[in-house]
Amino acid sequence: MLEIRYASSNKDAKGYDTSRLREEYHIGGLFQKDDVKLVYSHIDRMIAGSVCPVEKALKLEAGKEIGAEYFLERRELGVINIGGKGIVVLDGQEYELDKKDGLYVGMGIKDIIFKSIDSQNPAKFYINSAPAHVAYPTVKINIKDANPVHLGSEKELNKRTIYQYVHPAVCKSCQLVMGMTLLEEGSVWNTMPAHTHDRRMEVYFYFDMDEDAMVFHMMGEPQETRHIIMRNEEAVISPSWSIHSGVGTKKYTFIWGMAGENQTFTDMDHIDNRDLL
Ligand SMILES: O=C[C@H](O)[C@@H](O)CC(=O)C(=O)O
Ligand SMILES: [Zn+2]
Repeated sequence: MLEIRYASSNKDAKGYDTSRLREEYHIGGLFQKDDVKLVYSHIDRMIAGSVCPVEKALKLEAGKEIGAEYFLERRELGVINIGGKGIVVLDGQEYELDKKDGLYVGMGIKDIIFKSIDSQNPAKFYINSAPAHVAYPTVKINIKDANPVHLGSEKELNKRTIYQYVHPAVCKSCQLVMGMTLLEEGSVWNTMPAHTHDRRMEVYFYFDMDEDAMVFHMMGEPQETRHIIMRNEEAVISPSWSIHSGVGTKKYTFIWGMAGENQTFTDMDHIDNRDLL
């Protein structure tokens, strides 16, 4: 249920071939029917994964890997539903999540259950979780409650809106920051011009893609770039030393989540396009 990924050094990553890059950073096999799939990255101890309840309800449980009595004993959680209508039950209280609805769940919630309303159109819960030290209130976040940041232009093929869901402008969290980026029709690039933020790691999750569509996800140090091919409903870990940017062959949407030293979204180190190698 919980797969461990250790942190990798920028010095080692330079020598990785395609399969090793994928082994370290790419996350596939998400959203298996009636299954919880989680990847525990040792980079900032971020957990990313999927909960896909179809016929039955699924519980989020703590394994030995996190050494706690229950999943959120010392963690916080961000959830965004990318499927049909679903319900998250937190210590008995129900939160209904439509497609693109999010939920911040604070530390200390013991019992976490995920359900679909219609098994013909099941909910698909994408989750990020980071270590926490304070119990902040649970908040449901509709895309209309999210903080929109408009970026890019048609000319640069990167016109998009970044919806900040779990972010200081919307709700309190210990370190988790999470949101969703929607591209305008015809725009194919995300996060280009690229940036790094050595203070925080990031995980990108690409979805709403046709089966034959691809996103070439750009990663690596700015002068040592690589790509990882992403298909629908796949995620990729971005170490803090790495750029994270993608270009799609067809339309796509993605969810990003960060954890680390701070929550200052605007402190990224921008890279001039002329400096990438
Ligand atoms: O640090 C921030 C993250 O990389 C994303 O918010 C960027 C993003 O979604 C985009 O530019 O499209
Ligand atoms: Zn970033």
